[in-house]
Amino acid sequence: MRKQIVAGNWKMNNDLAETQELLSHIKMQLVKKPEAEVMVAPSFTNLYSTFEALKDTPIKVAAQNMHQSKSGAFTGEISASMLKSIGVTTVILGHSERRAHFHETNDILAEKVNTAIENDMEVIFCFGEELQDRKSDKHFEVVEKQLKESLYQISEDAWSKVILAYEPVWAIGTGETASPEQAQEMHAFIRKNIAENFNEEIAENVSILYGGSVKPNNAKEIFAKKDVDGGLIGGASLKATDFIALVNSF
Ligand SMILES: O=C(CO)COP(=O)(O)O
Repeated sequence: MRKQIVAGNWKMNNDLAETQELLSHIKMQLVKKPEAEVMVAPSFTNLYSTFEALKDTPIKVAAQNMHQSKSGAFTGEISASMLKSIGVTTVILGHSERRAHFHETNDILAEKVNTAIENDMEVIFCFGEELQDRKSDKHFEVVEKQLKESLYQISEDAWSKVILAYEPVWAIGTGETASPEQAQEMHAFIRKNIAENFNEEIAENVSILYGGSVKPNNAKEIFAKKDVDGGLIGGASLKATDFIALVNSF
């Protein structure tokens, strides 16, 4: 059985004090053991304190990015071993904001994925089409290319370390969500594509999250779809009550 997951991507929000406050509210409100796996991804400066604060909870901590090289002259970058040294073993890769603002190509992302897998890290791999792709009916093609060029080089064994996050760019931070049917249609396409390129078992076991304007008022309907295994949440993960409502949306 594949896992259901709710992950909060906090992006470049919250300083140390704000992070501590959000964490204490989340911990206070998480009164029952969640059915889904819960994760939060704070900024690099707040990773260690978040990891420490959540040690006695079921909530996992993920990084929002990582460099593909082992170490060296890459000013401003963070390596896999640095993350692991503070206990963080999950990393988000390929977010559309990294692709758009920091020029992360499918090739660079393939390297990042490989580095994460070599380091035995779990990867939340993000991908999704832009508005013009959907308008010109190219969304399946674009998504398939993103998966093929950055992810399908991994071994069958490595899939146990992969979580997928389908995030249509036109739905991120815009208030416009993919309809539950649009999400289901794409998730089913992805699962079929994985079955064709790998095998049925891998396709069935990989969790595919939806991301893009998921809120407490639309989550239940989206998460109820057969091939949607939870969400990668931006805006709504910054408010403890909303985030906990999402965690309890299954
Ligand atoms: O980018 C996202 C999560 O990674 C989604 O962001 P929003 O939930 O703010 O649309």
